[in-house]
Amino acid sequence: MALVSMKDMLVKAREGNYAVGQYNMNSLQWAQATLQAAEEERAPVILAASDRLVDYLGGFKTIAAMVKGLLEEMSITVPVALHLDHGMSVDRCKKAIDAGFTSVMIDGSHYPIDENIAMTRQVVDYAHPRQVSVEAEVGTVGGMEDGLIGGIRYADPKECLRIVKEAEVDALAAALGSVHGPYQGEPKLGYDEMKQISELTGVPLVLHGGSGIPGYQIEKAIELGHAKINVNTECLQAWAQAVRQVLASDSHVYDPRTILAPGKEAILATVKGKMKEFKTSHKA
Ligand SMILES: O=C(O)C[C@@H](O)[C@H](O)C(=O)COP(=O)(O)O
Ligand SMILES: [Zn+2]
Repeated sequence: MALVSMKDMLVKAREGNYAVGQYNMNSLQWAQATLQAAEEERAPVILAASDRLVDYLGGFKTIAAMVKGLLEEMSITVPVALHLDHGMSVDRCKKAIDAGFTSVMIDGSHYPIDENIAMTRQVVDYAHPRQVSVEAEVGTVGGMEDGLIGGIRYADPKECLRIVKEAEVDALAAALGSVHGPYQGEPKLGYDEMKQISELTGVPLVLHGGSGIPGYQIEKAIELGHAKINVNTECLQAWAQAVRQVLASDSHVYDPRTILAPGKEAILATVKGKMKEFKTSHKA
């Protein structure tokens, strides 16, 4: 199946009370494990490259070619969107689209709202005629963003409504207490604001910092309008633990395949677990 935008996936997920997972790629193995999980679970999936890792992964064209190649070689039949996560500029979003990405996030959350809306609108004007979906962000997710450690800043409902109406985005990341990377204690998400923003804007909401959130909170976030949940840290942790175990148990091992294969299995198991938890399994 060819790559698709995430628009239909997210509309269906919001209506069906489940969420599509976004899984970030950190190498070829992540893409392979995530696609395998999606096919085995019969789940729609969003494969993402975070803009901060695009050069590390070989650039936009390499990423798009790799994912398209895997869809064919692995005979993937479920819907897959290739998404630019935390796009740093209008220009970089356009580059991703030109290379074959079917979805982009323009992260203008660090700019004043008028600038955020203006840059998001420019991306939408380029993306929509090309059938590419667009995600915007309002407020600040805690932890690491764009390589900078920051505090949480709750999304303002009026700003959320403005960006949805004025820029016509397909999905909105409204920061409401979530954190990138590991949480210190229980996550404290703003459910009242979530309900308000979801009802006010009517667009599918996106939960960044989806790792480490207990199941009952995930369920509530989905119920209150989240149709996309981003997961990276839990896959990274599972991969690192598996690879560390191989290296610790055999000091002579040197074949990368022997060292890394358990890492891929760990990603596969983690992604399949999330697909079940987000109720995406059997929704393809
Ligand atoms: O690490 C990145 O650059 C991508 C993440 O920001 C992703 O968008 C995300 O929100 C995942 O959060 P995590 O599960 O807490 O790593
Ligand atoms: Zn994020």
